[in-house]
Amino acid sequence: MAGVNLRDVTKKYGRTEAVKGISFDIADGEMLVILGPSGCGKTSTLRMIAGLETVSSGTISFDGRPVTTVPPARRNVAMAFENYGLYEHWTVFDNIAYPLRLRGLADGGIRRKVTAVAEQLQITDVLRARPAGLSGGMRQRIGLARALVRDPSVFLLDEPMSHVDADLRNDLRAEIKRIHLEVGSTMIVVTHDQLDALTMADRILVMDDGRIEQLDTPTVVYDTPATTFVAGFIGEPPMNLVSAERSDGGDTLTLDGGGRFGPPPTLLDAVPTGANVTVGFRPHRVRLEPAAVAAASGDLRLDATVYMVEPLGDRTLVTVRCGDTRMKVDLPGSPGFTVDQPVRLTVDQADVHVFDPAGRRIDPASARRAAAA
Ligand SMILES: Nc1ncnc2c1ncn2[C@@H]1O[C@H](COP(=O)(O)OP(=O)(O)OP(=O)(O)O)[C@@H](O)[C@H]1O
Repeated sequence: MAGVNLRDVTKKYGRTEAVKGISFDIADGEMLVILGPSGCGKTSTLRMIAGLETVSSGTISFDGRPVTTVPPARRNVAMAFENYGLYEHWTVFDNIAYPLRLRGLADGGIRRKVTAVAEQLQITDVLRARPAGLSGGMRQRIGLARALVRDPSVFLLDEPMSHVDADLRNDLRAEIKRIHLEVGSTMIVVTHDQLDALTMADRILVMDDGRIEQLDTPTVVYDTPATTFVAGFIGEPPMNLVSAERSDGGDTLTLDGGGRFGPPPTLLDAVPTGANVTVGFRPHRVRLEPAAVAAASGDLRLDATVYMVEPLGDRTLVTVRCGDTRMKVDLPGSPGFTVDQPVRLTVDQADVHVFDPAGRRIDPASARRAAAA
């Protein structure tokens, strides 16, 4: 096992700069999920760590040992792909044994290692079977066993769950997480699916356009997204993001469509008059009332009309329209709103995020410290 360190790593393909100088550290035994939209540079980053792609500039180290120019075979990384590339006409045992045979290990050693990994992943019963008739979850375990049998320092998985249906996806997430717990190796998983990241990661590295947007635990990334990109990418439905402006000398922010938000004074001080900022709040943090009876107080208030109501069984998703802006409200049960009904949204101060004109979250705590200094 090994920790992984990247320093100012870039990747250029001709004129395309796919990775734009990223630095991060992965602890030994950590499960890091690299998350981002198509084309953001996730796979390039993973392939550079594996040594399958050269680094245009910067350095990669394992446990402080530089590996930037070390060929893949000598990095001791294992990479498992989406379809796991199993040989259908071989037994499960032979599939798992394959990398050891390539290394020229003796039969006795191969048997010992395959048996040990099979026990660890609980697939001993199927060692004599062929992969073809086995379930998706079992095939995944076999693919992972074949990677693990080499005792890799780092274990890399590229989109391990694309092209599987939603039911199986839930199972496979739990499987991968369980396997990580059991084997304790450093794992890096690439995905474009925010739920994969939230459910599996020790920490999530969110990328966009070749850069790191945020690297932190799922809880921190969800509760305090560093940028509007992260806020809009994580959460289902994602955070509502509304343009807002601080009017001249005023102590409130005016939202597009006419709503108002009164931020704490320290945060307000960090918003220049006339600056275009973005106000964000999660759909399940909103209180919604018919406009006619609106009584609830809240630091953010917004009058809107109901655009659509979508019952989801135990909860209801209400889309509201305020000027040209649409927002989602996630309510428990069946609250009985109807299309075109006038409503009032209210949100508590603690549940409202403000992002500066560059899209970076203004942290109320550091704004407070700056004000005190
Ligand atoms: N071999 C290549 N030659 C030229 N351009 C490439 C190559 N590989 C990737 N790119 C480009 O680099 C950028 C980042 O690609 P990369 O595959 O790393 O992103 P990604 O986030 O993994 O996307 P996806 O999920 O679609 O694979 C994209 O613009 C892509 O078109």
